[in-house]
Amino acid sequence: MTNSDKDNKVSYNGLNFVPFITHERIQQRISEIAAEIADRFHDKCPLFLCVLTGAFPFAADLFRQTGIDSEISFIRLKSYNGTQTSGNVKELIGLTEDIKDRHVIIVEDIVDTGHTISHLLDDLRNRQPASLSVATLLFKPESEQCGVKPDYVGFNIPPAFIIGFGLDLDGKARNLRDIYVIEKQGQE
Ligand SMILES: O=P(O)(O)OC[C@H]1O[C@H](OP(=O)(O)OP(=O)(O)O)[C@H](O)[C@@H]1O
Ligand SMILES: Nc1nc2[nH]cnc2c(=O)[nH]1
Repeated sequence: MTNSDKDNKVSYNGLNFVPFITHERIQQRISEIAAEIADRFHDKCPLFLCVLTGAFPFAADLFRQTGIDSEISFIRLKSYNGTQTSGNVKELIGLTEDIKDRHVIIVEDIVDTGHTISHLLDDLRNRQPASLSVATLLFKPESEQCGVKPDYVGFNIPPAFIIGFGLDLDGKARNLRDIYVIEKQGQE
């Protein structure tokens, strides 16, 4: 059950979350990243590769706002149960496009431990793209364990569990307009 109280907290599965990044700040930052990508790729017809499920709202806004000749495709990877990574990246829907000699921009909602993106980068590098970039809305530099440095980062954030704007807790909360962070002990 979801409920909002007067402080705009939300609760899912017995966990409380507090407001963290507003929809307006998210949109502002996406438009800045879109401008950088448009500048670099305007004559390269890049292929945006959205990593489902969490990245779909970010990918939609970024793809639309970049506004250059480009294409989008989707893959589905999963490794999290609740607030914890299983450490095992499962491919639920694979890549169908030939990306040889294409400029590929992977679009992620979050790079946390880095396991998902590093698994994907290893796979895609073998397919010989012309270039491979990573755009992530959120990055947790203190949690990253695989040496991944995303090319485009919306927000660097501390190592705390986040929901909203695509990010879920066991499938819920993806439709929140804003981003929320888990409430710290003693913060309630
Ligand atoms: O850097 P990592 O620690 O690997 O975490 C990042 C991954 O975790 C989330 O996916 P999740 O497995 O929750 O699937 P979802 O996108 O379907 O929610 C997110 O969308 C990233 O793909
Ligand atoms: N919802 C959610 N999914 C994640 N996957 C990796 N880190 C996170 C996080 O902080 N929140």
